[in-house]
Amino acid sequence: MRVDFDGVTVTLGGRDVVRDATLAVEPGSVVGLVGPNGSGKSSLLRTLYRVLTPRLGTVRIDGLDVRRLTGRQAARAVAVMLQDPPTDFDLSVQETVLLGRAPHHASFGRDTPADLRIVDDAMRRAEITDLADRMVATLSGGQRQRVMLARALAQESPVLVLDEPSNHLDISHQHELMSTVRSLGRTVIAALHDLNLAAQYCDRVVVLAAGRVVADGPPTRVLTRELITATFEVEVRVLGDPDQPVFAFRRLAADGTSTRTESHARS
Ligand SMILES: Nc1ncnc2c1ncn2[C@@H]1O[C@H](COP(=O)(O)OP(=O)(O)OP(=O)(O)O)[C@@H](O)[C@H]1O
Repeated sequence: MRVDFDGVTVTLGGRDVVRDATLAVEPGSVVGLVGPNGSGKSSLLRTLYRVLTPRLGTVRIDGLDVRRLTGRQAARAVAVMLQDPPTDFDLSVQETVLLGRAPHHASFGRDTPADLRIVDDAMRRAEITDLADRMVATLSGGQRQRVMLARALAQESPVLVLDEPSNHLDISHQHELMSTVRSLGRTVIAALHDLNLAAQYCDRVVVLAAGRVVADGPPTRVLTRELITATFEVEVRVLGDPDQPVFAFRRLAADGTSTRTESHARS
């Protein structure tokens, strides 16, 4: 499914936190949204899964305004994996992943053998099969995040929204997550802080700054040293092949010069 944000402005607390954002996401492509804290990534994504309504502009899925979809149509079309998975689930891992099947059921419909197969497969892909009977509330942050991935996979929606999906995951599971979502062939829009993950796994990277789209294109064209420095106020070294860049970052001092202490940012 294709997703279009067309001139989207979101106003919160009297301030435009997303400004006139236009973005077309082709079916089956993986698009990374990057930008500094508070640049509007989550707010833009929330208009797609209808937690926020734009003050101006339209969000469409396959040409249909998302505001015109029924709740069930929206849940079948879009699955969401959030950065801070809920901790108050009084459910087991398997029961939680089964919730992903709810949009496919008639009201009060029962889980079918096909649902259970899909849930098993989703848990296997998210590497949580051994946690199936654990209560979600007892899991670590990263394990919980993988449960939310499995639930989103079980939902089998053509569009997948990930909002900083990897913040609790160890490095191996970060790569596993991105490689899994890439392999699905679904339309994926992911807000990412890790520019190395964005460069490696996204077909396109969209940069937001102060609510505006300031760059949009293939990672190697968008994630230039100049853009990264201007947007994130860090000095960057680009390592590796030009086709598969790996970024290392160094903090800029207040006067714009580089500092001595280098921090790692490879993944
Ligand atoms: N309910 C709200 N009321 C007022 N302002 C809000 C509200 N929610 C978010 N904001 C503000 O909107 C701006 C954009 O926030 P948003 O969460 O979309 O940014 P983000 O790019 O996802 O940030 P981060 O990288 O920190 O997750 C921020 O300045 C934030 O403080």
